[in-house]
Amino acid sequence: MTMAPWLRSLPSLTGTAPTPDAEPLPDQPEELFERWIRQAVDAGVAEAHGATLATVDADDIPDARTLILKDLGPGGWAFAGPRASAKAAQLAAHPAAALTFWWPAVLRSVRVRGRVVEASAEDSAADLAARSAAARDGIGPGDWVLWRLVADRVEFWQGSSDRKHLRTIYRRTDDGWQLTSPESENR
Ligand SMILES: Cc1cc2nc3c(=O)[nH]c(=O)nc-3n(C[C@H](O)[C@H](O)[C@H](O)COP(=O)(O)O)c2cc1C
Repeated sequence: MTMAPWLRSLPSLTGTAPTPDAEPLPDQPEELFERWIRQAVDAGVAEAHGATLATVDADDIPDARTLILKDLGPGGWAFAGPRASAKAAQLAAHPAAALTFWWPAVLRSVRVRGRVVEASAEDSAADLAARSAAARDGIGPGDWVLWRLVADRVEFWQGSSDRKHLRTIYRRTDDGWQLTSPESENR
């Protein structure tokens, strides 16, 4: 018994790529990310702030889970969770992570990777305070952590129905961001 034929029969890349931007690519990946996530929401993507966070455990084995992007600013891509969680232990031992987004309606995915820093106690408490009463239930201020992923590489992937997908990569350098112009790939 194999699932392969059934899996192969499922449609993929069923969305529609937005009309290419007239605006040039921004110098900062954060700016392009904001443009893209807003376009994803406008195109009807549900929960576009949902992402997969990958970390590494004590045995050097990758671990990944779904969570919500809480903020994006000069400090990085922010996410939060309980201090008692596996991700908290993994990040304390190995403060680096990857965060991926997939927005099917616009055939777009974004990959972010870099080191992770814990936000201040005030910022973590503010994030907890902003949650609903039900979500705060039983969690004290010190039990909740906000982290920021400080990206050193951000990849923007634009899928295409003709499979001529485009990848645009921002790499952090000593003097800012180096931008690799969109490269076609056939996958
Ligand atoms: C849509 C969605 C959003 C989630 N958001 C969060 C979140 O913001 N923070 C969090 O700690 N867990 C969140 N979770 C639960 C995580 O996926 C995961 O089960 C939990 O964080 C425990 O992971 P860990 O044991 O690897 O730390 C979310 C799950 C889903 C499906």
